This record gives sequence, C-alpha cells and structure tokens, in this order.
Amino acid sequence: MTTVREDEQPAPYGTGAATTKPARRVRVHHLREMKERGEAWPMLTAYDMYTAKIFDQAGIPVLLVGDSAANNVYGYESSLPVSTEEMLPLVRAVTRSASRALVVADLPFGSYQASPEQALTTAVRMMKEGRAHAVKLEGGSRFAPQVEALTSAGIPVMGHIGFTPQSEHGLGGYRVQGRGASADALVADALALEAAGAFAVVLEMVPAEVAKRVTAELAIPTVGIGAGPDCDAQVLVWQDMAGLNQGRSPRFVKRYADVAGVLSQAASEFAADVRGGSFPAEEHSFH
Ligand SMILES: Nc1nc(=O)c2c([nH]1)NC[C@@H]1CN(c3ccc(C(=O)N[C@@H](CCC(=O)O)C(=O)O)cc3)CN21
Ligand SMILES: CC(C)C(=O)C(=O)O
Ligand SMILES: [Mg+2]
Repeated sequence: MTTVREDEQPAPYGTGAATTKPARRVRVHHLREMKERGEAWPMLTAYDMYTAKIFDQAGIPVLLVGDSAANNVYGYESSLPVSTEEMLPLVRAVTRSASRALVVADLPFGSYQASPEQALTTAVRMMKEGRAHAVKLEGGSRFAPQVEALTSAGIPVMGHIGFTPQSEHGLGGYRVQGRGASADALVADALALEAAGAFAVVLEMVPAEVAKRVTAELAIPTVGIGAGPDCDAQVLVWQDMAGLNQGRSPRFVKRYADVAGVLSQAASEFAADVRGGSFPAEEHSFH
C-alpha cells in the first residue's frame, strides 16, 4: 500500500501543478507574518469534506467550522441552538479533508461562557475529537480568562467581537457595534484579547473607521466581516459567498457564484430525464 504523506502532497497555492515542494500546514505565526508584510488573507467557513478540499486547494489559508452551521447546515433559525456534539463531526470532516489550511472550530453558545474550566473542556474536545488546530469564541475583555486558560493549555484562540451572533438577544438584534462612544470599548476589548494570548480577532459589523483603528493598534491580525477594507483578513460564510443561500443577505456579503441556481437546474434536468425515460441511458447501464 502506498501512503501519501501530508508533506508530500502538491502545494495548493500557485499553479496547481504537482510539485516536490512540501505543502506545509498553515500555522498561526504565518498569519502574523502576513500582517507584518501587509498581505491580506481570506478565510471561509467550511462544514464538510468537499468544501474543505475545494477551499483548501483554492488557497484559502484558514477554514472556520463556524457555529453558523446552526443555520447553514442544521436549519436552525439562529446560531444559538447548535451543540458541541453537533459541531464535532463537522470539525472532524473538515480537518480530515484540508491538508494545508489551518482549521478553526467555533465554540458554540453555552459551551465556554460559564468558566475558563468549561471553555477548556470544550476546546480540548474540539482539538482531540475534532482535530481542530485552533478554536474561536465570542466576547471581549470579560472572556480574557477563558482565552488565557486555552492559550496556557497550548490551544490557539481566535477572538470575535463587534456583533457577536450568540449575544443577539443581549445586543438587541443584528446591529452594527462600536459606533460613536462605544468605539473605545471595542478597541479595549481587542487589546484585552491580544494580551490574553489570542492569535487573531474577528471584527463583525463594525464601522470601517473603527476596524481600521483596531487593526492599527493590534499586532495580531484582524479578520473582518462587515468591518471595511482595512482589516488584515476577510471572512464570509461560504454559502453566502457562493450563492447557495438564496435568502436576503446581510450588506457585508458579496456573491461570487450562483450555486443555488446551478444545483436547482441540475436537479430539474435529472427529474425531467427520469420522468421522460432518458436517464439512465445505455452508457449508464450494466449487462
Ligand atoms: N449565512 C450566514 N451568514 C452569516 O454571515 C452568518 C450566519 N449565517 N449565521 C451566524 C451569523 C449571523 N450573522 C448575521 C446575520 C444577519 C445579519 C443581518 O441581517 N445584517 C443586516 C442588518 C444590519 C443592521 O441592521 O445594521 C445587514 O443588512 O447587514 C448580520 C449578521 C453573521 N453570521
Ligand atoms: C461569520 C463567522 C465569523 C462565524 O463566526 C461563523 O461562521 O460562525
Ligand atoms: Mg460563529
């Protein structure tokens, strides 16, 4: 039996041609180095094998198994209901499938807020059972003890501030955060996460000017979603980016494809072929 070692697989970046150059795993220090060089980087969510492979090979350096799986995989109305048990198989599928990307697992609502101990228990499961390379949690300076507990245990942590969907009800809906006088608090939260050891911080629905200020004040990368062009990185939910989600999109979404249209067309043609008797044809049959 021939086994292909991870470091012998073709590099997903560049020409796509097979190469002897090892495809090295993206590490958190690479992300900070990209910030230092002023190179913006993309991040996408992924929840399964095909998307993980496709995005990995397209050169997306960081894949997020978001708790947005709640509404984009499981069909819940928000991200609040999803559990660690529901997240783990998705995390495992993505880490099994991405040979280059750094895979970040979102900690679901209720799985880390109670204490640093609870956060560590959940994060360890994401690393051991999900084989994640890092975890992400929502919240600012109040969650610095959680971030410290995880980083002390050797688990890289991505922060997430601004509009934090798990606090939708506390924040009073889907609203831009950090406008006016609350900008200083947002900057303080970002600095507290960096001081606690976070390797990056997501800024969601934050005025572009405030995100620019946070990005300038932090040594670690900022990852924007509805946070303007001056963040070090940008993230989108893949079903929004690829047009699988046909619902009303938030303002920060740009659609790069019409996957819903492609799939709908394919399913309609298949149905018509079956109904009309033109599928399966001779070439699809065994004798
Ligand atoms: N498909 C999908 N995309 C996401 O970006 C996403 C999820 N799901 N699920 C988890 C959270 C929820 N997020 C959301 C969801 C909705 C809005 C939204 O409706 N925004 C409006 C209102 C903004 C305002 O009132 O100021 C917008 O137009 O941007 C924003 C973020 C981001 N995350
Ligand atoms: C939108 C991103 C940042 C996220 O947290 C998620 O997909 O769950
Ligand atoms: Mg999330």
